[in-house]
Amino acid sequence: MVVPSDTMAALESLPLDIIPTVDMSAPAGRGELAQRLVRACAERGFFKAVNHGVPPSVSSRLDAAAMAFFARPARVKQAAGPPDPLGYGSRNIGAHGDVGELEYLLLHTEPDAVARKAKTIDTEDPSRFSEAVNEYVDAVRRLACRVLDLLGEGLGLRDPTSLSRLISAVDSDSLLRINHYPPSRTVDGPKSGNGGVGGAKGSTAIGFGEHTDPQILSVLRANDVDGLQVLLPDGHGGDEDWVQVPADPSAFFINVGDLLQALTNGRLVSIRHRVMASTSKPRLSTIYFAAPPLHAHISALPETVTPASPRRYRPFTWEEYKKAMYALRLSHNRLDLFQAGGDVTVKGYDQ
Ligand SMILES: C=C1C[C@]23C[C@@]1(O)CC[C@H]2[C@@]12CC[C@H](O)[C@@](C)(C(=O)O1)[C@H]2[C@@H]3C(=O)O
Ligand SMILES: O=C(O)CCC(=O)C(=O)O
Ligand SMILES: [Fe+2]
Repeated sequence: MVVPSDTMAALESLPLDIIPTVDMSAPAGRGELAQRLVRACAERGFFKAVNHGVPPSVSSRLDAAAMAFFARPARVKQAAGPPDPLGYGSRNIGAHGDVGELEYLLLHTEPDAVARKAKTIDTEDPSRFSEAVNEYVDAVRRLACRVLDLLGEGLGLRDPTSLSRLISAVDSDSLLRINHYPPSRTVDGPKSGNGGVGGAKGSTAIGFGEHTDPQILSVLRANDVDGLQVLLPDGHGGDEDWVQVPADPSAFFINVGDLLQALTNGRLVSIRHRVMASTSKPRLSTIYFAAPPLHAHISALPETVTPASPRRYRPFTWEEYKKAMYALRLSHNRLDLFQAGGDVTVKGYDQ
């Protein structure tokens, strides 16, 4: 779909909201929607999707199943762990000492893998849990594919479906993560060791430390508890600031992952984000990490490489990228290791 150049210019001259909100029902037409998505993903790396078409009943069914699990005694939950990296985890994120004020379930989205894990998550009725997950994954995958097709169109790709085909392949390596942040303890002194800031009553601690998501696209939904923050340029040409993303349980927050930054040669940006633990109410968030198959080759799409914008990253497979990511801490800037012409070595990771 081609958008007239005067419409494009008018769109681009409008200031972009700090947190761009995109109406996925396309009230102004598909071409404009595609341009809005490209602009949000290029300038912010994320956006809030409203009128997204995912039925609220699908989300609330999964939330209920997840909350029933998190309400169970610790020893019961631990039977679904430890995270290897999939499964139930508490406080520890990854294998390199990152900790946060949360517990979580990390699942591969392939239905057989969900069914196997469900046996330890809902011992009474595993299919109750796996059906809720499968239904949710189908709905968010469709949303992610729509976003990627629109981005493909907005970027002017010769094959605009090439991005969505990466995540809809049967052997896609997509994950679903359900994070539960219990109400934080209010403390009189500084919190021990995990980034607690200040010591006054009502202080906040790191719920999930800063990072970028490694995959192609992340589709996040949370309950009505704030906590998600994104790192954005301060707008005065200087530093970057952490910006609070106000909670909206009816919306999805969609962010660009490292692979999409690499596929678009840096045109779309993988945004750093984190979660600060709330003081009073529990936060429940669910993130679908849309990934390609392990063997997928990731290299900049030809339309994004020009003399003015030469290739920024060397080609790699998702398997290779995953290996590097698991060898590193949460906050590491992994894409740096894959710069074209780069020669960086990481302890524990042989390229
Ligand atoms: C510390 C780590 C946890 C993580 C794997 C890693 O070694 C580095 C990337 C982390 C991250 C961040 C986004 C997602 O929550 C996640 C599932 C992912 O794909 O990459 C986690 C990994 C994890 O928790 O296993
Ligand atoms: O729990 C959240 O809201 C976000 C967590 C996150 O960024 C992640 O799991 O990758
Ligand atoms: Fe994340």
